[in-house]
Amino acid sequence: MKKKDIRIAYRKKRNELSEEDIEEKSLSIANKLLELPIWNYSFYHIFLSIKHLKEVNTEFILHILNGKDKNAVVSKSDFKSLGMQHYLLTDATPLKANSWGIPEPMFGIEIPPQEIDVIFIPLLAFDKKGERIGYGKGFYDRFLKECKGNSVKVGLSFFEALDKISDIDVNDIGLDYCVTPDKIYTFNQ
Ligand SMILES: Nc1nc2c(c(=O)[nH]1)N(C=O)[C@@H](CNc1ccc(C(=O)N[C@@H](CCC(=O)O)C(=O)O)cc1)CN2
Ligand SMILES: Nc1ncnc2c1ncn2[C@@H]1O[C@H](COP(=O)(O)OP(=O)(O)OP(=O)(O)O)[C@@H](O)[C@H]1O
Repeated sequence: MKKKDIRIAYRKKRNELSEEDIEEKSLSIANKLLELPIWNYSFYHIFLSIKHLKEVNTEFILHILNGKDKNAVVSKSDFKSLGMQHYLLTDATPLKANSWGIPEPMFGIEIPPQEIDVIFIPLLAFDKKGERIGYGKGFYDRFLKECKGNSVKVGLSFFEALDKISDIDVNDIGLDYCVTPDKIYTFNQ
Protein backbone atom coordinates (compact mmCIF):
# COMPACT_ATOMS: atom_id res chain seq x y z
CA MET A 1 0.00 0.00 0.00
CA LYS A 2 1.08 3.57 -0.63
CA LYS A 3 1.48 6.25 2.04
CA LYS A 4 -1.37 8.40 0.78
CA ASP A 5 -3.92 5.55 0.91
CA ILE A 6 -2.58 4.31 4.24
CA ARG A 7 -3.02 7.78 5.76
CA ILE A 8 -6.65 7.91 4.71
CA ALA A 9 -7.39 4.36 5.90
CA TYR A 10 -5.67 4.75 9.28
CA ARG A 11 -7.11 8.18 10.06
CA LYS A 12 -10.52 6.56 9.53
CA LYS A 13 -9.66 3.47 11.60
CA ARG A 14 -8.48 5.66 14.47
CA ASN A 15 -11.45 7.96 14.25
CA GLU A 16 -13.74 4.98 14.82
CA LEU A 17 -12.21 4.30 18.27
CA SER A 18 -14.26 5.37 21.28
CA GLU A 19 -12.88 7.50 24.14
CA GLU A 20 -12.83 4.34 26.28
CA ASP A 21 -10.88 2.39 23.62
CA ILE A 22 -8.33 5.18 23.51
CA GLU A 23 -7.85 5.32 27.27
CA GLU A 24 -7.60 1.55 27.60
CA LYS A 25 -5.26 1.06 24.63
CA SER A 26 -3.09 4.02 25.64
CA LEU A 27 -2.68 2.56 29.13
CA SER A 28 -1.76 -0.86 27.67
CA ILE A 29 0.85 0.78 25.43
CA ALA A 30 2.35 2.61 28.43
CA ASN A 31 2.53 -0.63 30.44
CA LYS A 32 4.09 -2.51 27.53
CA LEU A 33 6.77 0.18 27.25
CA LEU A 34 8.02 -0.89 30.69
CA GLU A 35 9.20 -4.17 29.11
CA LEU A 36 11.56 -2.40 26.68
CA PRO A 37 15.29 -2.09 27.48
CA ILE A 38 15.11 1.72 27.38
CA TRP A 39 14.98 2.76 31.02
CA ASN A 40 18.64 3.43 31.75
CA TYR A 41 18.74 6.72 29.91
CA SER A 42 18.21 10.31 30.93
CA PHE A 43 16.36 12.35 28.24
CA TYR A 44 13.04 11.12 26.81
CA HIS A 45 11.24 12.98 24.05
CA ILE A 46 7.48 12.64 24.19
CA PHE A 47 4.67 14.08 22.06
CA LEU A 48 1.65 15.75 23.67
CA SER A 49 -1.47 14.22 22.16
CA ILE A 50 -3.83 15.92 19.72
CA LYS A 51 -7.04 14.85 21.42
CA HIS A 52 -9.50 15.45 18.56
CA LEU A 53 -7.34 13.39 16.17
CA LYS A 54 -7.56 10.49 18.65
CA GLU A 55 -3.83 10.00 19.06
CA VAL A 56 -2.35 7.71 21.70
CA ASN A 57 -2.84 9.48 25.03
CA THR A 58 0.69 9.96 26.33
CA GLU A 59 -0.31 11.09 29.85
CA PHE A 60 0.33 7.57 31.19
CA ILE A 61 3.85 7.65 29.75
CA LEU A 62 4.43 11.07 31.30
CA HIS A 63 3.50 9.57 34.68
CA ILE A 64 6.03 6.79 34.17
CA LEU A 65 8.75 9.29 33.23
CA ASN A 66 7.90 11.33 36.31
CA GLY A 67 7.94 8.27 38.57
CA LYS A 68 11.32 7.21 37.23
CA ASP A 69 12.73 10.74 37.61
CA LYS A 70 13.52 11.03 33.90
CA ASN A 71 13.83 14.24 31.93
CA ALA A 72 10.82 14.65 29.65
CA VAL A 73 11.33 16.77 26.53
CA VAL A 74 8.48 18.21 24.42
CA SER A 75 8.45 20.24 21.22
CA LYS A 76 7.15 23.39 19.68
CA SER A 77 6.45 23.06 15.93
CA ASP A 78 7.02 25.70 13.31
CA PHE A 79 4.58 25.01 10.47
CA LYS A 80 6.49 27.40 8.17
CA SER A 81 9.92 25.77 8.39
CA LEU A 82 8.49 22.34 9.36
CA GLY A 83 11.08 22.31 12.16
CA MET A 84 10.68 21.66 15.88
CA GLN A 85 12.36 23.15 18.95
CA HIS A 86 12.63 21.05 22.08
CA TYR A 87 12.11 22.05 25.71
CA LEU A 88 12.40 20.36 29.07
CA LEU A 89 8.95 19.67 30.50
CA THR A 90 8.77 20.58 34.20
CA ASP A 91 5.90 21.34 36.57
CA ALA A 92 6.58 24.98 35.82
CA THR A 93 6.40 24.68 32.02
CA PRO A 94 3.34 26.58 30.74
CA LEU A 95 1.56 24.73 27.90
CA LYS A 96 -0.73 26.22 25.29
CA ALA A 97 -2.50 24.48 22.40
CA ASN A 98 -1.30 25.71 19.00
CA SER A 99 -3.66 26.20 16.07
CA TRP A 100 -3.43 22.47 15.24
CA GLY A 101 -4.54 21.48 18.75
CA ILE A 102 -1.07 20.36 19.86
CA PRO A 103 -0.23 21.42 23.45
CA GLU A 104 3.14 23.17 23.35
CA PRO A 105 5.52 24.74 25.87
CA MET A 106 5.32 28.54 25.73
CA PHE A 107 8.97 28.82 26.81
CA GLY A 108 11.51 26.89 28.83
CA ILE A 109 14.95 25.31 28.86
CA GLU A 110 15.88 24.35 25.32
CA ILE A 111 17.32 20.86 24.79
CA PRO A 112 19.42 20.15 21.67
CA PRO A 113 18.39 17.01 19.71
CA GLN A 114 21.81 15.42 20.40
CA GLU A 115 21.00 15.29 24.11
CA ILE A 116 17.89 13.16 23.58
CA ASP A 117 18.27 9.42 24.26
CA VAL A 118 14.81 7.98 23.59
CA ILE A 119 12.12 9.33 21.27
CA PHE A 120 8.48 8.21 21.46
CA ILE A 121 7.00 8.80 18.02
CA PRO A 122 3.37 9.41 17.01
CA LEU A 123 2.29 7.30 14.06
CA LEU A 124 -0.63 6.78 11.78
CA ALA A 125 0.79 3.41 10.71
CA PHE A 126 4.03 1.37 10.43
CA ASP A 127 5.18 -1.76 8.64
CA LYS A 128 7.00 -4.98 9.51
CA LYS A 129 10.36 -3.40 8.67
CA GLY A 130 9.84 -0.49 11.06
CA GLU A 131 9.04 2.12 8.41
CA ARG A 132 6.61 4.71 9.69
CA ILE A 133 3.93 7.08 8.45
CA GLY A 134 2.85 10.29 10.15
CA TYR A 135 0.66 13.11 8.91
CA GLY A 136 2.97 13.68 5.97
CA LYS A 137 4.77 16.92 6.71
CA GLY A 138 8.09 15.28 7.52
CA PHE A 139 8.45 16.89 11.00
CA TYR A 140 9.76 13.71 12.57
CA ASP A 141 12.01 12.77 9.63
CA ARG A 142 13.71 16.17 9.97
CA PHE A 143 13.92 15.92 13.77
CA LEU A 144 15.26 12.33 13.82
CA LYS A 145 18.01 13.30 11.36
CA GLU A 146 19.30 15.83 13.92
CA CYS A 147 19.36 13.30 16.77
CA LYS A 148 22.40 11.22 17.65
CA GLY A 149 22.82 7.95 15.74
CA ASN A 150 22.29 5.78 18.81
CA SER A 151 19.08 7.44 19.95
CA VAL A 152 16.30 4.90 20.46
CA LYS A 153 13.24 5.46 18.28
CA VAL A 154 10.02 3.98 19.66
CA GLY A 155 6.77 4.19 17.67
CA LEU A 156 3.41 4.06 19.47
CA SER A 157 0.44 2.62 17.60
CA PHE A 158 -3.10 1.44 18.37
CA PHE A 159 -2.93 -0.96 15.39
CA GLU A 160 -0.65 -3.79 14.32
CA ALA A 161 2.02 -3.63 11.58
CA LEU A 162 1.23 -3.39 7.87
CA ASP A 163 3.09 -5.80 5.60
CA LYS A 164 4.89 -3.16 3.62
CA ILE A 165 4.75 0.57 2.93
CA SER A 166 5.71 0.61 -0.73
CA ASP A 167 6.81 4.21 -1.34
CA ILE A 168 9.55 4.74 1.27
CA ASP A 169 11.98 7.54 0.27
CA VAL A 170 15.55 8.48 1.22
CA ASN A 171 14.43 10.88 3.96
CA ASP A 172 12.44 8.26 5.87
CA ILE A 173 14.04 7.18 9.14
CA GLY A 174 12.81 3.87 10.55
CA LEU A 175 11.94 2.77 14.07
CA ASP A 176 13.93 0.65 16.53
CA TYR A 177 10.77 -0.51 18.30
CA CYS A 178 7.05 -0.15 17.92
CA VAL A 179 4.65 -0.79 20.77
CA THR A 180 0.95 -1.56 20.34
CA PRO A 181 -1.55 -2.47 23.09
CA ASP A 182 -0.79 -6.18 22.51
CA LYS A 183 2.68 -6.42 21.09
CA ILE A 184 6.26 -5.19 21.01
CA TYR A 185 7.95 -5.10 17.60
CA THR A 186 11.76 -4.98 17.49
CA PHE A 187 13.42 -3.86 14.26
CA ASN A 188 17.02 -4.15 13.22
CA GLN A 189 17.94 -1.88 10.41
N1 LIG B 1 0.91 15.09 19.11
C1 LIG B 1 1.62 15.28 18.01
N2 LIG B 1 2.50 16.26 17.96
C2 LIG B 1 3.23 16.45 16.83
C3 LIG B 1 3.06 15.63 15.70
C4 LIG B 1 2.10 14.57 15.79
O1 LIG B 1 1.91 13.78 14.87
N3 LIG B 1 1.42 14.45 16.96
N4 LIG B 1 3.80 15.87 14.58
C5 LIG B 1 4.21 14.89 13.70
O2 LIG B 1 4.68 15.11 12.66
C6 LIG B 1 4.23 17.24 14.35
C7 LIG B 1 3.02 18.07 13.92
N5 LIG B 1 2.54 17.64 12.68
C8 LIG B 1 1.29 17.76 12.17
C9 LIG B 1 1.17 17.62 10.81
C10 LIG B 1 -0.06 17.71 10.20
C11 LIG B 1 -1.18 17.92 10.97
C12 LIG B 1 -2.47 17.96 10.26
O3 LIG B 1 -2.50 17.71 9.08
N6 LIG B 1 -3.61 18.22 10.96
C13 LIG B 1 -4.95 18.20 10.48
C14 LIG B 1 -5.51 19.56 10.48
C15 LIG B 1 -6.11 19.92 11.78
C16 LIG B 1 -7.38 19.22 12.09
O4 LIG B 1 -7.80 18.24 11.43
O5 LIG B 1 -7.98 19.67 13.06
C17 LIG B 1 -5.29 17.68 9.15
O6 LIG B 1 -4.85 18.23 8.15
O7 LIG B 1 -6.11 16.75 9.12
C18 LIG B 1 -1.06 18.05 12.35
C19 LIG B 1 0.17 17.97 12.93
C20 LIG B 1 4.87 17.73 15.60
N7 LIG B 1 4.07 17.50 16.78
N1 LIG C 1 15.15 15.71 6.15
C1 LIG C 1 14.32 16.20 5.23
N2 LIG C 1 14.64 17.26 4.48
C2 LIG C 1 13.80 17.72 3.54
N3 LIG C 1 12.59 17.19 3.27
C3 LIG C 1 12.22 16.13 4.00
C4 LIG C 1 13.05 15.60 5.02
N4 LIG C 1 12.41 14.55 5.59
C5 LIG C 1 11.22 14.45 4.93
N5 LIG C 1 11.11 15.38 3.99
C6 LIG C 1 9.96 15.54 3.09
O1 LIG C 1 8.78 15.78 3.85
C7 LIG C 1 7.65 15.21 3.16
C8 LIG C 1 6.84 14.36 4.10
O2 LIG C 1 7.53 13.16 4.44
P1 LIG C 1 6.76 11.83 4.80
O3 LIG C 1 5.71 11.55 3.77
O4 LIG C 1 7.77 10.77 5.05
O5 LIG C 1 6.03 12.28 6.15
P2 LIG C 1 5.72 11.49 7.44
O6 LIG C 1 6.92 10.72 7.85
O7 LIG C 1 4.45 10.76 7.23
O8 LIG C 1 5.42 12.70 8.44
P3 LIG C 1 5.99 13.07 9.87
O9 LIG C 1 7.49 12.92 9.83
O10 LIG C 1 5.55 14.50 10.02
O11 LIG C 1 5.37 12.15 10.85
C9 LIG C 1 8.21 14.41 1.99
O12 LIG C 1 8.02 15.17 0.83
C10 LIG C 1 9.68 14.26 2.33
O13 LIG C 1 10.47 14.12 1.18
